[in-house]
Amino acid sequence: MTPPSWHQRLLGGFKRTSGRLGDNLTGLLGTQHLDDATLDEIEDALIASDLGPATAAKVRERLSTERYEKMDARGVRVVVAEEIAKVLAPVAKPLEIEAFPRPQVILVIGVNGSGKTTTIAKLAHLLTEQDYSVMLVAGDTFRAAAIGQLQVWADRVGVPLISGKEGGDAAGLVYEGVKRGTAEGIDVLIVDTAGRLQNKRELMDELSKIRRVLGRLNPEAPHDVVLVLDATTGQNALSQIDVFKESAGVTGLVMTKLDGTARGGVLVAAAERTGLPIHAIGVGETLDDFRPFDPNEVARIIAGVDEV
Ligand SMILES: Nc1nc2c(ncn2[C@@H]2O[C@H](COP(=O)(O)OP(=O)(O)OP(=O)(O)O)[C@@H](O)[C@H]2O)c(=O)[nH]1
Repeated sequence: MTPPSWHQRLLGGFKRTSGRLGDNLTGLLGTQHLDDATLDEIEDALIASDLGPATAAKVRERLSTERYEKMDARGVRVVVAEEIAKVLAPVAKPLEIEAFPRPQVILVIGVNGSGKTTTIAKLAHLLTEQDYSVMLVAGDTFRAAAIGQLQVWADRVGVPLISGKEGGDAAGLVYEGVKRGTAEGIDVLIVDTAGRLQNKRELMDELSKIRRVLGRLNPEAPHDVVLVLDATTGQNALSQIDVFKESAGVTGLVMTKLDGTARGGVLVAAAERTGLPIHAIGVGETLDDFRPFDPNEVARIIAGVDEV
């Protein structure tokens, strides 16, 4: 059996959002005039699908100002897709590897369970496929299992991992990683960080210690601070952005688990709310289930344009 294509994976990942949106819209459209009450309901349906209030309001405004007397389901979905694409297009930006001197240092942050470890492996795989040399640093030293898990992925991808003991000093490992990465001419150093710190203060202290150590070796580092978000957590993912943006200087996002039970609309809400680059999305547990995304393709899928 051939594995599902990227497009099919995306269709699955956004099913919950596009399905709910479809159900909500179907009852409203058809012969009905797009009067104010119907427009209100369409706006509510969009918000209920996690799309974010600003996008919902823009769709409403367009439907009303363009004075559609009556509109079929497809016409409304096309407008929804166009507005979603406008929000996604400016943030759909793959990570660029451009740092000189090498290595480019990418800190990966996020709460435990968000898919951080898997994302690091997927990113390493994507970059090695583009012929970059990659080294990983097991900076989440809080759990032995986390270190072991990253080792399994590093072996699978075929990249070296710098790791230490459980409870060890993450900043020290990062220092060792940059030293070794520089000596070995590595292009990209991807650093895992702890997600299970007690509070914001502790998180900030840990990350600023890593930053200080990095800064001593290369004032430009870290070049990227990538926050990993779990799409199944819906609005909770949005509040994590606020916390990490303030405490960790996030430069970009990756959204994982946009398959199965994902609330895919949250991708649009995250883009709308932060304007931060979204470097890639994850749609499954294997190395290939991870890529930058095409805003138009994702917008049409969410709006269900090709399904009616
Ligand atoms: N369906 C699906 N599952 C994913 C995806 N990314 C990660 N997972 C799964 O989510 C779970 C948590 O992923 P990890 O990568 O271990 O997450 P973590 O943030 O490193 O969490 P800890 O290991 O607890 O620190 C694992 O079972 C992964 O297989 C994805 O894109 N889709």
